Amino acid sequence: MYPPGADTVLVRHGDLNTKSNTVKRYMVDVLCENLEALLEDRSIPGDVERKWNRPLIHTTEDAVEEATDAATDAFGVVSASPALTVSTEKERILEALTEAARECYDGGAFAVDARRANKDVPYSSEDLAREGGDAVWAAVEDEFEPEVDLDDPDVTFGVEVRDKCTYVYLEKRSGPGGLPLGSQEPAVALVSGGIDSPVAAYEIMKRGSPIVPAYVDLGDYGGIDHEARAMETVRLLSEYAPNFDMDVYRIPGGETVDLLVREMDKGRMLSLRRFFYRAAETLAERVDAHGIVTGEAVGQKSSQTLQNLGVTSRAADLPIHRPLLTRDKQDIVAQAREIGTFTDSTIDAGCNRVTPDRVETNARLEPLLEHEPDDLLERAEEAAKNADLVEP
Ligand SMILES: Nc1ncnc2c1ncn2[C@@H]1O[C@H](COP(=O)(O)OP(=O)(O)OP(=O)(O)O)[C@@H](O)[C@H]1O
Repeated sequence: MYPPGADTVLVRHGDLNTKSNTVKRYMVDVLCENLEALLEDRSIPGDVERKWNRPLIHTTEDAVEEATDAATDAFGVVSASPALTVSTEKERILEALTEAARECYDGGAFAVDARRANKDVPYSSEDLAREGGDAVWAAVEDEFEPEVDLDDPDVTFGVEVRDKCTYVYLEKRSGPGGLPLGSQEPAVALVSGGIDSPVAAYEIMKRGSPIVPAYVDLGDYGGIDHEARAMETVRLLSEYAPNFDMDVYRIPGGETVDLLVREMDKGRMLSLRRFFYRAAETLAERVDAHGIVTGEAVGQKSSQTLQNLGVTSRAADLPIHRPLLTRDKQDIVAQAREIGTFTDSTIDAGCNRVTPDRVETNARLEPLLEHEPDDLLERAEEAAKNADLVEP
């Protein structure tokens, strides 16, 4: 919902405000580059004005809806509002509120939220809120009985008076928050095409880290459908990051999985995890990434008991980040739906097929090392060196 004639998007960020001015300036620049890339990728007309405190997108009335959606897909954005731009003259602001009320307010309670960054104008925020409220009231009172509710309104008329102009808006659409993508160092994200790992990758991207996606080809235990699903989820994630390279490193793991299935029983899944982590670490060294990201959560699978995570994590020196560590499955599924990576296809492939009948939930390192192939970690390093790049 936006006032007639709205052709600007106000973009608000959050965590950037906790930074020093120098860091904040840098991060706002990164954010603006990402906004430009999102607009270009989606063929949305618009220019990003690099206001250092609050960026703006100047677009057209026809494209303001899409431009707002694009802004709320940018990491670092807390909210965005499609807005009408008018002068700082009070009469003009009241006219805009009148028009907006006639067009968009058709019942329920309303409030006017007026702010004034420009202290030179001859009215206060309180004046504006009061007179703006009167204007809204007068605009609709012939149609229905308006109601004011400053605490929990159905419609909020936002007014922001800046140095040279005023923005009038009706909606604050939520963005992901976090930090602009590219403002932190990259991490290798182990992506399997299941529900969890794409959400974990999204979460680390949300904190500003670009991902280097890695998929371990499980040979006969994976298959074309499994790989295709992993690639598709990375492609979906790349829509949030059109100016970042999201080609997937496909790490050959088929022979090692065959070997583990032949030679190991109980601890097989744990050694497979160790293979994943060491391969991801080797890849990280190759591409200058500084962490490994997985979709694991405490207790979600037998390989993910706290004890097992503790044992398997020792296959890598690099930190293994698990953004979903404490999250419930329902909550992860809801987020996957929201960000568009959810898939309800239930192909019987991937790690599930490698799982033995009897699983290990309380692993200890020494016995595991005794049972697993001596060259497991060398195999992982070799596999990472032989990984090929696939466009998702
Ligand atoms: N074939 C694979 N390639 C890359 N990473 C993988 C692969 N299989 C599993 N992983 C990583 O290990 C984590 C735990 O594996 P798990 O068996 O729970 O995966 P899944 O259930 O197939 O997929 P997801 O965790 O994405 O729902 C995944 O979240 C992912 O980070």
